[in-house]
Amino acid sequence: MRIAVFGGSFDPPHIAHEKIVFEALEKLDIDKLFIVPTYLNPFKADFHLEPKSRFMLLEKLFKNEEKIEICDFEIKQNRKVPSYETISYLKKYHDLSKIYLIIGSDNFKSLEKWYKIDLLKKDVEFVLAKRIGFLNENLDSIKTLNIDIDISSTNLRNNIDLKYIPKKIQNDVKTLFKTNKKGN
Ligand SMILES: Nc1ncnc2c1ncn2[C@@H]1O[C@H](COP(=O)(O)OP(=O)(O)OP(=O)(O)O)[C@@H](O)[C@H]1O
Ligand SMILES: O=C(O)c1ccc[n+]([C@@H]2O[C@H](COP(=O)([O-])O)[C@@H](O)[C@H]2O)c1
Repeated sequence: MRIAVFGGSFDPPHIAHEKIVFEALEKLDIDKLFIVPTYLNPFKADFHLEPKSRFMLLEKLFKNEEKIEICDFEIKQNRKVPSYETISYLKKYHDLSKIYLIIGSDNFKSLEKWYKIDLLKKDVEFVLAKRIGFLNENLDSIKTLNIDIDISSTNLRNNIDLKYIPKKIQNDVKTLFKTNKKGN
């Protein structure tokens, strides 16, 4: 099976995430796309929406997409999980002939600091989602997805603007932001 893996905090999911997913389905020759919400990114200190809420939002958003599976491996660990571990888990349970790992341009520059990056590079081919405001050099040999939507979850946590939230989950995000008690 040929797969792509798209990991992220999705705190909350927004329209650029949705575009990355549909571009990947269109451009990559894959049988399945695993979307993997983090419990907590290894380089981040905290989350805003609970992992279970972010998982539920992704399930709702991509419910009718046959090739998409929302993977709960990381959120079930209740700790920071490096991508190398997630890829090892997927390899253990599936017969995989190709693994693309999708990351945005902002993460690309910190890649050398990722856990067991040399081993991870042997397992996966990175696909870069080009992000406005982040320039990357020497991309000749790397597959890219053009996203061109200038939005981040940080912006939305600071100032929720529902036009950047996919329609299917707007009401849920609105409610979660109102009832979320952490307030960060
Ligand atoms: N607007 C965007 N264009 C291209 N890639 C993006 C965009 N937003 C997010 N990504 C990529 O999608 C993946 C998941 O993103 P993430 O959930 O961290 O969203 P974010 O908007 O970057 O959140 P935050 O502001 O909290 O860091 C990351 O690899 C990120 O680089
Ligand atoms: O493996 C690592 O060391 C590592 C370090 C930083 C980030 N990541 C992964 O990068 C993905 C994008 O994270 P984020 O928070 O920018 O959405 C997510 O799957 C993280 O687990 C992975």
